[in-house]
Amino acid sequence: MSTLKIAVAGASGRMGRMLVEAILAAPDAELAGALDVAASPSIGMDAGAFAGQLTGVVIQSELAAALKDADVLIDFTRPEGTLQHLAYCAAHGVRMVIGTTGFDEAGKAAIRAAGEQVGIVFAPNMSVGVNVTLKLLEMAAKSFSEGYDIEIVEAHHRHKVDAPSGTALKMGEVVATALGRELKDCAVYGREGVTGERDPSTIGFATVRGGDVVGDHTVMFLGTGERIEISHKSSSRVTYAHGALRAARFLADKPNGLFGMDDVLGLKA
Ligand SMILES: NC(=O)C1=CN([C@@H]2O[C@H](COP(=O)(O)OP(=O)(O)OC[C@H]3O[C@@H](n4cnc5c(N)ncnc54)[C@H](OP(=O)(O)O)[C@@H]3O)[C@@H](O)[C@H]2O)C=CC1
Ligand SMILES: O=C(O)C1=N[C@H](C(=O)O)C[C@H](O)C1
Repeated sequence: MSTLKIAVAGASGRMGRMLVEAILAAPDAELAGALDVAASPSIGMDAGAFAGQLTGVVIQSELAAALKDADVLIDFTRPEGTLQHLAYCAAHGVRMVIGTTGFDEAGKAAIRAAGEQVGIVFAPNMSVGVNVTLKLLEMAAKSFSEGYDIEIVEAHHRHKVDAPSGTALKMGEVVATALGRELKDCAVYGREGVTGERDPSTIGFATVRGGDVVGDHTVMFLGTGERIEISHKSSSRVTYAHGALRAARFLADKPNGLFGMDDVLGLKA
């Protein structure tokens, strides 16, 4: 078994710290580099310090230096940061696991294009539970295609900067596709004032932000006389970190191509 050399972007962030800890605990992985923004107070620190371990890997802002020994970069940062890292990784053959959410269409197109040069796993949620939930939603949407209104409610911690969450949007896409619709044509992002009666062809989204909620998602199918709710609730970020590590292992024999967690977890129909 060869050791997978993994660098982490946003190494001092909520997910970055969790990822460093997961890599240090994995017998088949080695922490090969740690990146953060130049202004971060973490620059110059040992990447394992947050986990109470000294690794000899210092958090730095210089991409080339941080990635010189890495096979793969795991990136949970912000779209603008991920896109900078992507350009470097595609040019230098460093595979990427991208967990960042909040990309616009141009950002997503850049990731698709980079997948022609280097192996990439890109998914808004890397937990096994959420990815199995997506399959349940596909089945449910087909069964509730007539007579049920569909609403998606998500809740996250007060620090989250994008809304709706990437996971909620993915859930909406899965449901819309199963119903033969395009999410962009049927999504309603919040309601206010005299909105009129509900259009049955729409998929509604509601966002809650507060406290330390790790990540809750519920899709409701609201019929006459009954309501079906499919929920996933995260109680720890460790599931995302373990999913990202699985994705990094999956990329070991993928020199190029763009993949999702359904590929990594073998959930494709
Ligand atoms: N796919 C999945 O399973 C999951 C995805 N996420 C997503 O991951 C992302 C990060 O979440 P989280 O860890 O909670 O966020 P944090 O804000 O805790 O961490 C983000 C890290 O990225 C750094 N950063 C900020 N801007 C840039 C930039 N322009 N370039 C490079 N690095 C930057 C931050 O540095 P500084 O603090 O100095 O600004 C910080 O270290 C979000 O998009 C979130 O939605 C989160 C959990 C699971
Ligand atoms: O920012 C977060 O915390 C999370 N972001 C992801 C998203 O936007 O879906 C995944 C998870 O819900 C946690």
